[in-house]
Amino acid sequence: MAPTVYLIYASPPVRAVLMTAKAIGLTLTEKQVNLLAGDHLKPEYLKLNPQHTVPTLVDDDGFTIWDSHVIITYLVSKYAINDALYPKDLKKRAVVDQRLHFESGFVFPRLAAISRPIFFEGKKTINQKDKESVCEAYGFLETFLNGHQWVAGDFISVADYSLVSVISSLNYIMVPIDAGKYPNLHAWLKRMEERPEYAANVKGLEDYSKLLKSKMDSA
Ligand SMILES: N[C@@H](CCC(=O)N[C@@H](CS)C(=O)NCC(=O)O)C(=O)O
Repeated sequence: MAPTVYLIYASPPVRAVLMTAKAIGLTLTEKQVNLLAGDHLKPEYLKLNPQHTVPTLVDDDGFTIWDSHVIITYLVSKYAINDALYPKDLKKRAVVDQRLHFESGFVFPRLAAISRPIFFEGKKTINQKDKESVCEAYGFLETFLNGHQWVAGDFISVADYSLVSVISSLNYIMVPIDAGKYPNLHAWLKRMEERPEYAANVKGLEDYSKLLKSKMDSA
């Protein structure tokens, strides 16, 4: 039996899970959760995940876990044929973990600070301060990628899937990456877009952008 993921394609963390699953050749059973209709606040979903976020994973033995970063490292550790995407080597793993925490604690909150007021509070524009906070994240990534193809070094890892889900969303509709200022980041995004597993990001990125655009002043 395949593990089940509760999702909405538009969610960047969901897309990180879908790219990881595609990269390791794992088929997931998908269950849609309509956040705009409040499905995630219904008692049956709260029983699975009291924090009411997507993605949530229910493995084939009933084990239930949420937070995309935990889900992608769990899936690779359990289902991948090797540890390439999440190395067992302690130092390599520490760098991957640092990048995952960077996504979770630094980049994603910047996206949420822009998108939540637009989705839920009637805000219609992105202010300069928010744009600058995104550029700060771009700047750090530019440095991480200096001399490296991938965000955690010379091997692609789950951290690339985590970060590309959020960076592609920021770039697409909120703060386009300036290739002159952030050449490493720009080239990395292009490299990611060329990978077969990136296909799992595409529909959700479109959905996310359409949704956000529909709530903003014509941009
Ligand atoms: N750190 C979490 C973030 C998950 C998250 O905030 N997901 C959003 C959708 S992008 C959500 O479920 N929001 C609904 C809510 O928080 O009630 C992860 O990586 O899974």
